Amino acid sequence: MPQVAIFMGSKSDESTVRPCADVLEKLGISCTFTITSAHRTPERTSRLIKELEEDGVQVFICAAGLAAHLAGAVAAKTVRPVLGIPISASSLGGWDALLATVQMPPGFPVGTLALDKVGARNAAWLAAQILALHDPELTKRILEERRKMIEQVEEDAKTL
Ligand SMILES: Nc1c(C(=O)O)ncn1[C@@H]1O[C@H](COP(=O)(O)O)[C@@H](O)[C@H]1O
Repeated sequence: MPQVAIFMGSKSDESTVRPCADVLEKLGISCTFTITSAHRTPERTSRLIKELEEDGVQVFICAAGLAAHLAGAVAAKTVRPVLGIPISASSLGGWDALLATVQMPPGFPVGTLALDKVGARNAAWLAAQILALHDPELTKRILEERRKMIEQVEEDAKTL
């Protein structure tokens, strides 16, 4: 059963969002990764939220570019945490998606991460930290991955 759902607004977002699924996989967190759009497929989006909540999904991650309403539309339909990844898919360089994702009205928050692949990776880390609140084994895995990153910095520093 998936613990995390990753929604992206279009197939064209896939390569940017894929690192989110990769980080979740590395941490041993089951996820479902799919395409749905608040604009193009509003009924599918609503249905997926309902079905995935019933399946036990704890955190929703939504990635979209342009007028990125997907995360906000999901936040309107669930009280489980919603994390947003703005995608730079226009000549505005992602400012459109960033502002659309971050500027939610009070009471309906979207935890907004950085743009593009960095945000995709950090959405997974943050989802993991949320799940780890009630999962000591996952806490250990996160700390182990952090230890590897610390070691890598120290190794890299030696090569300079
Ligand atoms: N922002 C949204 C939503 C939504 O918010 O519901 N649905 C699709 N999109 C975005 O439109 C961009 C262009 O999509 P296409 O490449 O399919 O034309 C994508 O970055 C997608 O996330």
